Amino acid sequence: MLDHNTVARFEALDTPFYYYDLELLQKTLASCKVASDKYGFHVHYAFKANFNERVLKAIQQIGFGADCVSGNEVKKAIEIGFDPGKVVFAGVGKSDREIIEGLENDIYCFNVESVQELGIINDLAAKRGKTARVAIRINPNVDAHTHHYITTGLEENKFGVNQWELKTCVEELRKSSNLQLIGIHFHIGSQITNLDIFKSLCVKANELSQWFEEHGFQLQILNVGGGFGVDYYNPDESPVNDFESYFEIFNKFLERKPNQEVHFELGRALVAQCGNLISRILYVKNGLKKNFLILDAGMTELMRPALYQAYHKIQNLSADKNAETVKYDVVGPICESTDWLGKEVELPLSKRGDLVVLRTAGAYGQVMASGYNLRDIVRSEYSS
Ligand SMILES: Cc1ncc(COP(=O)(O)O)c(C=O)c1O
Ligand SMILES: N[C@@H](CCCC[NH3+])C(=O)O
Repeated sequence: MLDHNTVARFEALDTPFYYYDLELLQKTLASCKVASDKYGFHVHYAFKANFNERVLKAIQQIGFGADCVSGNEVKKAIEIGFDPGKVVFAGVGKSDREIIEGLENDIYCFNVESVQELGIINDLAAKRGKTARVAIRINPNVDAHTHHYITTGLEENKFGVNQWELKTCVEELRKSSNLQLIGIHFHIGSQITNLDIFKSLCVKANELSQWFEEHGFQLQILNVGGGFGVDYYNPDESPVNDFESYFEIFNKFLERKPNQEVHFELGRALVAQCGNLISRILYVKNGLKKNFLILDAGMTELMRPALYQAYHKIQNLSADKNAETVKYDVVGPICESTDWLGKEVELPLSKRGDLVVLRTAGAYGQVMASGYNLRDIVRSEYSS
């Protein structure tokens, strides 16, 4: 919570930094756990959203699995204490070294994204006398209606196996004695706020799971990925997602055979709201056309606005709330014109030294930070 005491604590700290509200994280995780348990659903946390160790530890302790997209994420999951039997590994470009990492750790499943990858995993498993469990990631050609940079389930996207290649996939699986097909996997995109889109995914998943049954494969799992979006505009009104409604959609529309498990890979919905980027105003520049607040944080700390024109709510934590308001372009110190964090943001009259917060920054924030311009990599602070 960004209450008076917390802000007073920030005053004494060097900026910028990410501030994690661990109580809110706990509340979010508990709410997701209760809602998923209600239907016997399994949640794997998408590591790519945030791999801060305290965040990961909380997620591991609640009992979720890990959805990884690199060998290092697999390694990290095991180090943090995630059960290898709950680790899945996706990604269009798994290197041999990364596949071996997964095999040696006996992870639960490789989410395979091409026919060629099936052959490579089979060979690497055979050399080690192992059988790899695999799920085929299928490109369902379902439009997620989100920003086109974070859409993944359309035919023009690089992700997954296209439906017209499934026959070849099945032939490859039949001749691969070191692979065991355990399921099918989908992920149509991120920041999806219209739940009807997940209904369309269910319809497609039902059709494709039926197709595999007809071709003689009994699927143990249906993995429907992640993508559940958060409210960037009203973080205080919606600090915790409505997980109940989300899971209910799948319970209602996804056809499950007896004993078939349903897996989810949530990232953003679990960690976005608990993270905030705290920064200070370095300079106030008043121009003829624009007023700029130049912060000590920029695209190197939070890349989402520069990369996807993403919105993050910006608040001045130091200014008098009743002061007259001014419209500012909030920018960073980096030598790039795309280095902005908010445009035409209405804020109370602001001055050098004021603390500023960028809300809903817990997902795809700190993990995408860089050292461009030889900047320090942004650090973390915690509520407790
Ligand atoms: C395969 C896969 N699973 C899960 C996720 C997590 O997505 P989100 O953070 O939107 O829940 C992603 C990221 O978009 C992904 O690519
Ligand atoms: N990084 C993106 C989400 C990509 C999800 C990974 N497929 C974002 O900030 O919204």
